[in-house]
Amino acid sequence: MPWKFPLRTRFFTHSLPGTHLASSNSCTRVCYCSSSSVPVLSRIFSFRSNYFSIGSVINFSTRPNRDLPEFERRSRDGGETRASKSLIEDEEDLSNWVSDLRPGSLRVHLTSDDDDSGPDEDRSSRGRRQQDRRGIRNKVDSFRDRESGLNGRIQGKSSFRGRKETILDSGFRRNRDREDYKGLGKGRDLFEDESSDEDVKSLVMGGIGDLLSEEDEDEDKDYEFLKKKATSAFGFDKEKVIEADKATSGNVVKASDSYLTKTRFDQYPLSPLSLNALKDAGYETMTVVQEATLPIILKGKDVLAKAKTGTGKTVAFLLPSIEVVVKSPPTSPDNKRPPILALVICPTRELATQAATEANTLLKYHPTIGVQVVIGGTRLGLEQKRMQTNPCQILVATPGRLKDHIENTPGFATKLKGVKVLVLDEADHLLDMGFRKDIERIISAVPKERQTFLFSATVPEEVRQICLIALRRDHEFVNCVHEGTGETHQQVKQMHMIASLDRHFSLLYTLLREHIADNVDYKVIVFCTTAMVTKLVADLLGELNLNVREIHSRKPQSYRTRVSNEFRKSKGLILVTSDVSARGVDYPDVTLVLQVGVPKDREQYIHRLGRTGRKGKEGEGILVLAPWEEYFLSSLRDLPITKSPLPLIEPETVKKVQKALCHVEMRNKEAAYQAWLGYYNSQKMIGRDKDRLVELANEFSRSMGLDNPPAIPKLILGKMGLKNVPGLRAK
Ligand SMILES: Nc1ncnc2c1ncn2[C@@H]1O[C@H](COP(=O)(O)OP(=O)(O)OP(=O)(O)O)[C@@H](O)[C@H]1O
Repeated sequence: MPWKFPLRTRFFTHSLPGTHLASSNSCTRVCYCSSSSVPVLSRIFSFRSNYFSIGSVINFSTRPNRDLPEFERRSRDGGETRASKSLIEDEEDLSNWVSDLRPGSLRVHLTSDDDDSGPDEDRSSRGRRQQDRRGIRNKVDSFRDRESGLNGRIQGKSSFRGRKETILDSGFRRNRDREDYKGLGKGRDLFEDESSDEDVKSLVMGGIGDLLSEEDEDEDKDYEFLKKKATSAFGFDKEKVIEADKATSGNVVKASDSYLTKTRFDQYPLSPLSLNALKDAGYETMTVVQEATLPIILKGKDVLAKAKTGTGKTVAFLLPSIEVVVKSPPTSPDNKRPPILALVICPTRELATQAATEANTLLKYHPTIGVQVVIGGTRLGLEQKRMQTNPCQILVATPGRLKDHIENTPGFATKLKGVKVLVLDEADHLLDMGFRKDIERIISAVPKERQTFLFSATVPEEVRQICLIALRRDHEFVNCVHEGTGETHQQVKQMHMIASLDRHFSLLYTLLREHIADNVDYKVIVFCTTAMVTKLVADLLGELNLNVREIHSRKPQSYRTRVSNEFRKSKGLILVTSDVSARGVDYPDVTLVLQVGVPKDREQYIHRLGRTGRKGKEGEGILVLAPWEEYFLSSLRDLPITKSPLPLIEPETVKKVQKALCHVEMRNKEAAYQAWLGYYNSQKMIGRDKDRLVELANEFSRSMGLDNPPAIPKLILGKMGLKNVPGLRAK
């Protein structure tokens, strides 16, 4: 698809308040909701645009019962009584749970014919398996394809140059090859959504790490090219910004990092039933992003919104989506399958479930409007029945599973023809390479005549361009990120520590012990690089008698949901997790986010850190790197992260950790070693020198207490491009 720039663009200038300067033929507007800034876009579009400042300083209002477990809350609200069952026990519960949160909502219990052997599931699984078998036969081709498809920027560049854009189906992310990856993650949908098998993804991506690195040199050229092209396409080379208070309701408070405004929801023409639900939820005034986007959305415009983590983006897109549903004419009684009117796409199952829960909160007084969730890890047949039997005007989905339904659920594609609102939550992530093909497929399945909202805490420039595939030309970019502080919160103290790999486990233990000693109500998230490394670290910390839970892609969805709910309401708990918990998940009162090992990229660092300091609260973030990972810090230059000296690690602590490591199962260490190798192989800076990579992996192996690095199947070494690299043991 060739790039098309908006023909009409309106820009404003900071130096000339209130003056509309741009060309007369402009209509895309960029709104900045910070109080002093150079717009983020200015790096690529060297001009400034409409500049809105909507900071405020209002105390945060806590919502009654918000932190209670869902079942308990429902019970207290007078809904279905299941208080005795505080956690979800099984998959069927999980599926029904989300659609069932509202008091009085329909509850349909499904029977055992919904098991995996059901015909619907079979059809899609068989299809996939056949496809996958073909995939493995063609794996060499796939690597080649991947090489071409890997770098979104390169694709973007081609598009900019007006060439036909080719998006290659490499068969990697969506390979889902159960047989191919035997022993890695058998029997599950691999790459279903972001939370699918992370280790397999690392492993496969690792195989082309060297190819990726070859593209490095082109990056700067690409960037310069995009910048020039963008600037000339708009015909601007000066930055133009308007003072915020000229552009908003005058409701401007100068505090930089606050996110609540003085604007009440009832100042907008929202349905009284929605207003009642907002009140019940304790949402009195709007957050900055809500205030900035709602009026624009109510006018019928598309919006791309960037706002910091934990500042209420979910309500910002759900509320107007619900309004669209409310205003839609009721379907005739003979229409047994009313269309889906609002479609919300989230990158992970956790996030989709959470968004659906929030939607149910807002729909409390709209008994006829239903929300359903379709996510990987649950049975397709179960979801099909649920959508058939329950109201489903709003559908929240992960991309892979949604695509499955489009392809395999009878009548589903027709239902999507009713979509009036499309939301991409974590838009930058959904539109980057990993999900892009699925998203394009989904976009082609919904009507062109619709409103689209893209929300995220991070919107890198190159992804902004890709956003145009989803948005109308006259969309508005609402940027609530206060320039100068970066995308993170000022009230979150960020530190990094550099320690050799052999000290990481002892350091982690020391940091956790210190944090626990200082915080009675500690609530910590430890992010690890891959699912199997997560498992290893969780095992180790458990052996060290810390109160630990783990979430990663190797755990069944029902388990993940259960642990997630437990962590949400707990205090005095450590959650060790992979990136499945990096984006969007709203755990209240997290006191510390610890990231061990280099994050996938700058955006991932920001989203992981964003699990603390939510709703204006304080928090702390520590990034632990090995000396050879220090290069990553250059990508965080604009963030307030400081170097911290290492705490004293007592010899006793080292011994204790070593002893605990002896109790961790050998197979978990083996799996962690392999996953570690796969992950770092995929990191351009580390993976390009294979000899060095293997040296480091073996250092990691020794840090787990192993004398010899575990042997790795030849097939896997081949996939990683590591055949015959000295220091590796093949089997
Ligand atoms: N107007 C409001 N008043 C009070 N609380 C609110 C309001 N809107 C949202 N919240 C609460 O703020 C918290 C954070 O919201 P949400 O999870 O939507 O943040 P987010 O911006 O999407 O974060 P992330 O970028 O991490 O996904 C939630 O607990 C939500 O219930």
